[in-house]
Amino acid sequence: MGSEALVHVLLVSFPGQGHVNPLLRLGKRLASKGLLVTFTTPESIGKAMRKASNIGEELSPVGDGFIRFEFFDDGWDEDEPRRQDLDQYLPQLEKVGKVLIPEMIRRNGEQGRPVSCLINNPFIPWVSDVADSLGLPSAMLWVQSSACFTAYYHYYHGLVPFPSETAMEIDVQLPCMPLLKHDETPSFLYPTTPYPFLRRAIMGQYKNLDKPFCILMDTFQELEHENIEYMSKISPIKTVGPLFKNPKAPNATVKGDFMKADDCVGWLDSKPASSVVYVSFGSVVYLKQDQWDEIAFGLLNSGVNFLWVMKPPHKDSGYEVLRLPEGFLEKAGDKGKVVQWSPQEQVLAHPSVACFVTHCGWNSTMEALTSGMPVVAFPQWGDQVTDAKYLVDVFKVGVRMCRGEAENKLITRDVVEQCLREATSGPKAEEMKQNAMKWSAAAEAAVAEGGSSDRNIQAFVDEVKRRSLEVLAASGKSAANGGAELAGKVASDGVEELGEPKVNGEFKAVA
Ligand SMILES: O=c1ccn([C@@H]2O[C@H](COP(=O)(O)OP(=O)(O)O)[C@@H](O)[C@H]2O)c(=O)[nH]1
Ligand SMILES: O=C(O[C@@H]1O[C@H](CO)[C@@H](O)[C@H](O)[C@H]1O)c1ccc(O)c(O)c1
Repeated sequence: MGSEALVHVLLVSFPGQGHVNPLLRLGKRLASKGLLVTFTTPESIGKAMRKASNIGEELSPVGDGFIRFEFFDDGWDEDEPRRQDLDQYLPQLEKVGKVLIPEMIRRNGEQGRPVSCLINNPFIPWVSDVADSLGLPSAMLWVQSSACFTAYYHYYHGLVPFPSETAMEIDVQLPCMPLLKHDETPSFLYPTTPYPFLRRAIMGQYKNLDKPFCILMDTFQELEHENIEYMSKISPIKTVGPLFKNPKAPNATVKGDFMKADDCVGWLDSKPASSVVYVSFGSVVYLKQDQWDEIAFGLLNSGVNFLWVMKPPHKDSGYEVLRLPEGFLEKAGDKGKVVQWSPQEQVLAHPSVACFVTHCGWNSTMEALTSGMPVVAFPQWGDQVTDAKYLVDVFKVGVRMCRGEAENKLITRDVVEQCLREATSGPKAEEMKQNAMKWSAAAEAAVAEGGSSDRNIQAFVDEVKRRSLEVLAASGKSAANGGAELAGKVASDGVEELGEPKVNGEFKAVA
């Protein structure tokens, strides 16, 4: 079947690696279930993605559907430094996006690909306004844990007290969550956060939360069971994770990396099973030079093999270029490999890797859990401090190396060494590995056909198809422009007659 007959969904992404990855993965999932998916983000990132990830103009088949890319111009010069300042960049994206996304939708309609639904990730909540103004349904992909969603929700609505200027060190009790110490709550909510613009960005999403008909989440029912059950009574959430697993299209090669991954799999192949520590702090976190030095010496002193990602900072980020201690690479010899960017999914799945020293971004957290990989938690800010709490105390797959940037504490080489030893050998390491393997099995089951996430994604696809008929009817499409063909396709797929979402996120059947 040609792509013209498929229901078409437009995915609009904030241009950050930790946002593009889960939204693109969702896109592949939706495509594998028979939708046509267009993925868009600003051209500044599109350029990097095309170069690093082999993205072209053509349509890529994924399972029963297709995915394609279109990028939009954010209206700034190629080397505009203000892109690094979200307080300036987010309003710019909103200003141009509100004009260019409707134009993109119109163009697609004219080319026989009418768009039936928009999906965004956080930081760009105006996408739902665009959808509303065009009479299109919209959904949002929440790219963090359900626990963090809950924390932000309760903060936004003032439902429980959070650390404040007058009571900075209070514990926070949120429904169906463990008691969080003040520094385990998402740190953008601290009154002292150096990133108030990220709090504003997230709160902007909550302000618009009544617009999307569904909030998809890259987590799974079995992982955050009680919390998800609680939140789905007050918000239309649907868990669809872990999105990086796509059993229907396991070989789909479409990727959204901004940097080409260095080759390190051959090096990993040469190492014994469970002998390598993988160290990566994601795409945004940069540590200070003195902390970097302590990690370097901790790695050397522990005697483990290690693969360490040392990404170069963006030229306008204001971060200093980190250096390795003198003679570090010589001393490490073949025991260590330092790369600028790694193929992380492959690394975490590699039998030579024993544990992952991570900043606990939610993507890294889900990838580690799903790969059965114990972690050493080195969170810095935002959701990372909450994810670290869960990895260590709830999921029980990690040892804690630090409590976050707000602690302002240098983690010494001795502590680094001790944590690495604890995570790689002895009874604690064994126990964490077993727990990680259990989460991995649960994650696989959630995305397998008929699993909790698979059912939710199927229900979402069915709902999008149902709504697409309403959209076509409202826009007066006829057989001549594809409407009947589309309607026929949906009917022949036996899509359930579904009504408005209930408050608990289930779709109730139309009588
Ligand atoms: O060397 C690296 C480092 C990170 N990643 C990917 O980049 C994403 C980082 O997202 P996360 O939420 O963990 O952290 P962020 O970069 O957003 O802080 C994850 O999907 C990782 O697999 C990667 O492919 N190679
Ligand atoms: O991508 C950015 O932040 C990361 O987002 C992940 C998903 O929400 C999260 O799990 C992780 O901890 C974050 O590091 C990001 C933040 C700030 C910024 O200026 C960006 O350009 C991207």
